[in-house]
Order: sequence, then structure tokens, then C-alpha cells
Amino acid sequence: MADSAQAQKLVYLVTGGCGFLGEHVVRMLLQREPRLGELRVFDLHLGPWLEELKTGPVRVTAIQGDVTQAHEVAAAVAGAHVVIHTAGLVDVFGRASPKTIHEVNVQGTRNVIEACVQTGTRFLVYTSSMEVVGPNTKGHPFYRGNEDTPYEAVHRHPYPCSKALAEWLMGLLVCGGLPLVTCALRPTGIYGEGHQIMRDFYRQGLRLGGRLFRAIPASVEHGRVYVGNVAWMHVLAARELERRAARMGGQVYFCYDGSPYKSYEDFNMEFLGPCGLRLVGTRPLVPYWLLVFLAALNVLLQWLLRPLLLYAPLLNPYTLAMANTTFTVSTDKAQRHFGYEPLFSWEDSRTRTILWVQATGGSAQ
Ligand SMILES: NC(=O)C1=CN([C@@H]2O[C@H](COP(=O)(O)OP(=O)(O)OC[C@H]3O[C@@H](n4cnc5c(N)ncnc54)[C@H](O)[C@@H]3O)[C@@H](O)[C@H]2O)C=CC1
Ligand SMILES: CC(C)CCC[C@@H](C)[C@H]1CC[C@H]2[C@@H]3[C@H](O)CC4=CC(=O)CC[C@]4(C)[C@H]3CC[C@]12C
Repeated sequence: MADSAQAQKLVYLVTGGCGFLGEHVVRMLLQREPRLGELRVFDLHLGPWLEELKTGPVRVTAIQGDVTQAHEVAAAVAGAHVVIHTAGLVDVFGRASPKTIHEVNVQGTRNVIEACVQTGTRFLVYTSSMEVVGPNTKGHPFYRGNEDTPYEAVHRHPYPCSKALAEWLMGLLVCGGLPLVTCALRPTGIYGEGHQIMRDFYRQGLRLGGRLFRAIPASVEHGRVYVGNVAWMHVLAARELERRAARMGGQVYFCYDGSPYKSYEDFNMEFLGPCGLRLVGTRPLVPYWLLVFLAALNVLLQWLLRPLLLYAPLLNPYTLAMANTTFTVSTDKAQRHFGYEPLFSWEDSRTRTILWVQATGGSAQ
């Protein structure tokens, strides 16, 4: 008798499937989801790498579309059994307007939910963010927290506001008693192959003669998680939503793995060090008040230059506050609820990331 893996082939849709995380989710599904019959990859900008996937045994359909356009989303969702919604506008640097961030992250998510309800898709996994919780505007540390840790979540920045609203929309469904089963995954800062900010730091270090200068105290700890493990968690959550609907429906899960807790800069050095960079200083070389001043100056410059060009440096009051606030998670909720174990050890994750930085960091890719 054919087993159920062969009997029922499923249609999956990944929104934002050509982004940093989305590409890993797409590849992970193809490698690790035996019930996959068709994979729809929906994104505003389709990657050329999708072409090579089309020659494999699973039907891969590339859909160029915009999550803010309800009709485009509905057409892509129709007939899909499972939707993994990772599309989002990740912007904490002032590149996009608050309105655009809201449209993509909130209205886009609303469109995905409505399309699922209208077309009868039953399972939806949403990529949320740790930013739904914090760090908050008051700079309170979140130390080894879990999904139930009390924390004063206060947002002002458009990005965390939008992610919090979108996650809240997901929660509404549970109260509404709809047949759609959802869960939200909250990655902390993701790293790994394809991580743009890591590459930016590497290039900056190369420009500075192989050095980076410590700006944030080493005692401020950040939770980071490897992109392959975040992708695996999405694939597993999507698979298990059906079997464990009563337990998982409406739940939120932090994404975690064995990556060590370190400051943002020290963590990056785990990869940039073996690529030849050095972090200068055991303590910050620039006083904090000067960073605050420079961050405020960047906001002013961004505003003054806006009519001429887009000036969006890494340092602004929001990113400084983030980098300077401890936020680490310690939880086993995903393990308890759907059997998640990281697929990649810290050593594997580190090696893969180093190889990627070495291969592409200096090139224009
Ligand atoms: N990068 C990180 O450290 C973290 C990311 N996240 C979340 O993970 C998700 C993926 O983020 P990344 O892969 O880092 O970002 P990314 O920018 O690399 O990927 C996002 C993808 O969404 C697509 N997209 C944007 N607007 C769209 C639209 N209107 N219609 C269709 N597609 C659109 C983009 O073209 C891109 O391919 C986002 O929802 C983000 O909020 C959550 C926590 C941490
Ligand atoms: C010396 C500077 C002050 C260092 C600046 C570092 C910042 C650019 C980054 C520090 C913390 C990062 C954020 C954090 O990892 C959590 C995130 C979650 C998301 O959902 C999206 C990305 C990000 C906001 C991430 C962005 C870069 C930092 C602010």
C-alpha cells in the first residue's frame, strides 16, 4: 500500500520566497518536505536562481506579484494547501516610508489571510519577529526570555509596529473561529548565507584596513539564529499544523538554536574574524553620547538630503538603541509543541556562514 507521503501531494506557497529567509525556506521545502507536489514562489522580485529549481521533480512555479495587491495574492493562494508568509519590508534605516512599511507588512498580511479564508487554504505560517516583543523604547533588557515572559512591549518605529499589528491580525483568526489554522514564528536577528548586513560590515572592515571599531559594550547580549534553522522551523511548523492544530493554532514561537549569546559586534566577529577582520577595542572606543549625537545627526542628514538622494546609514537612534539593549531568548516551546530541534549545529552554522562571507563578501553579488 502506498504510504500517505506518496498518496497526498501538497501545494505550498511561499511569499517573499526570493528574500534572504524566503530562499532558504524554498530550498528547505524542496529538500525536506516529502509531501511537496507543487511549490509556488511569490515575490515582488524573482531571483534568477529559481530557474535551476524548475528542472527538479517538484513543480516550481515562480509568481511575480505584490502582497499589497489583494487580487494577485488571491490568485497565487487559490488551490494552495499551505501558505508560508515571509514577505515583508525589513527596514529600520528609513529607506521606505512608514506608509509603505504598513502597506506591505500589515495590509499585505491581511490580504494573505483573506485570500486563505476565501480560497479555502487551511494552514498558514507567518514570519513574525522578535521585534513584536522588543527591545522596547525604554531599553529594558529581555534576558533569556521565553514566549510567556512579561515584558513591556512599547513600539514607535514603523517596522516593529507593523510586525506587531500583523501578528495581532493572525491572532484574531483564532478568536473568529475560522477553519484557517495559523501560527507565527518570531526569529531573533537572523544570520547566515545571504545576510546583507553581515556583508556590509565585512566590506566596511575591508575599507578600514581589516579593522572594525567596537561601538557597543561586549556585555550587551543579542539572540541570533541561523537562517537554515529558521527555515527548518518554518517547514516543520507548516507540516505539523495539520496534525497538531489544536495545540499549535494561534500560537507564537520564538526561533532559536544553539548560537551563542554575544553582543551584536562580537557575534559578527565569529564570522568576520576568520575572514581576516579584527575588532579593535575591548571597550567601546567612542563614548555613547557621541554615538547618540551621530545617530541624531544621521536623521537630520537623511531628512535634509531626501530631495536629492536616499541617505540611509546603519546608525540611527533606533538601530543604536537596538544594538545597545540586551535581547536574548531561551525557550523550548517549539520543541514541545511540534518537535523542533535545530537542523544545523552552531559549528555547522558558523562554518557555512564563514564560507559564504569568504565567497561573496568582497564581490559585487
Ligand atoms: N532579517 C532578520 O533578521 C529578520 C527578519 N524577519 C522577518 O522575516 C521575513 C523575511 O525577512 P528577510 O528575508 O530578512 O528580508 P528580505 O528583504 O531579504 O526578504 C523579504 C522578501 O519579501 C519580498 N517583498 C517585499 N515586499 C513585497 C511585496 N510588496 N510583495 C511581495 N513580496 C515582497 C522582497 O522582495 C524580499 O524578497 C520578514 O517578514 C521579516 O520581517 C524577522 C526577524 C528577523
Ligand atoms: C555600531 C552600530 C550601532 C551597530 C548597528 C547594528 C544594527 C544595524 C543592528 C543591531 C540589531 C539589529 C536588528 C536585530 O537583529 C533585530 C532585527 C529583527 C528584525 O525583524 C529585522 C532586522 C532587525 C531589526 C536587525 C536590524 C539590524 C540591527 C538594528
